[in-house]
Amino acid sequence: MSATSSNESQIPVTVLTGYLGSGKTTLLNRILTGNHGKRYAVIVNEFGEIGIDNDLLVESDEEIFEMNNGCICCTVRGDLIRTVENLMKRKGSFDAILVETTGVADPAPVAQTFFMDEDVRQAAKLDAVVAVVDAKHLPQRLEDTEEAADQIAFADVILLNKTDLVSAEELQSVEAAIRAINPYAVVHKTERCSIDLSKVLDRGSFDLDRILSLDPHFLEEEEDHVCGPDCDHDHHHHGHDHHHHDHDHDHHHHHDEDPHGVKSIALRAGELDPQKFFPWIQQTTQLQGPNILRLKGILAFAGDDERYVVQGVHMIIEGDHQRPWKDGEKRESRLVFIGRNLPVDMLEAHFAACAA
Ligand SMILES: Nc1nc2c(ncn2[C@@H]2O[C@H](COP(=O)(O)OP(=O)(O)OP(=O)(O)O)[C@@H](O)[C@H]2O)c(=O)[nH]1
Repeated sequence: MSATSSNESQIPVTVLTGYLGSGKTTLLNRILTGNHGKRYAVIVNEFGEIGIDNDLLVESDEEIFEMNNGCICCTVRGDLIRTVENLMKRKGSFDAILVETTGVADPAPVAQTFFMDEDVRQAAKLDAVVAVVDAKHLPQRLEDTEEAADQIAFADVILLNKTDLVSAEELQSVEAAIRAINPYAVVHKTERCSIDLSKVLDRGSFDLDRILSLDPHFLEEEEDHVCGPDCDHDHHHHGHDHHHHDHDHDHHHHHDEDPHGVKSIALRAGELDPQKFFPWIQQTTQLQGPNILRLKGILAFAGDDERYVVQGVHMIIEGDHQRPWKDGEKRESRLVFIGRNLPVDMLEAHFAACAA
């Protein structure tokens, strides 16, 4: 991991994901016509041969760049990098970039591009992954695809959209399913993606930080989803309430794991020794990379005046000093993994062993 220094001139990038028909174009149109005083360059990836989405977008001053080479996963490393590089030649004509991924795309390669390519990293910074979810159809999508769960696992912000199409009970159940996959994302319920855009754009990249500052016990409560017999948690948060009417197989025996195999682990420690932490995290992401959908952390290194932030997607991880520790702020390290088949005990033990 190479530590890039934070750079004011890095353009924030919002990656928009969501399954086919969930409402991404609807959200994009709101962003393009919204009164937020920002100019967005939009990168739209088309699935198939003709650019239909582009025609559905309303006219706006913002510029739309289309990548027409089929699935974004396959071409992302070349095309997206080239598109962003071309955009950068016209730096100054826009304030932020939006990337809309195709409905079935795995969001990982898109997010990875903003960690991996050195030139892109210099110029642009992943601000947030925003997922639009169809409240009506999510339960089915979770049954028949892995991508639907992955998109949720990746997201920093989730719009639980099409609330008008479901009952209050169904909505609660869908929200619980989302929480079970990703307890850390901020979830907003919307109809036609109607939302205050400041909740979606320019998040300042790290919603984990925001969540922790709002509720310092958030991680403790959600830790590992294990509810013991004496559990008095608000199960509403956990996604373990048993409203899966649509599901014909039995999910609720697996309290330590979401039915789709996606699980989150929150680790906590005091000050860390960077000499121990960096080799370990490198090795872990190499070994567990395919299973790690998302990784985020705020770390306190012994003798370091600044908070260190890491985030990653599969094998690719990026770290950066964020800001000085404040007076009276507890110098604590927190690391969250969201992924499949993660070796919880090993990760816990090895993270603890990184203590200074
Ligand atoms: N009832 C209802 N319909 C919605 C809502 N949001 C979007 N739609 C409709 O759902 C359809 C799909 O919305 P889009 O915004 O095109 O979805 P998308 O995610 O861009 O779709 P793809 O480009 O196919 O991936 C459109 O007909 C929208 O008008 C909502 O909250 N409620």
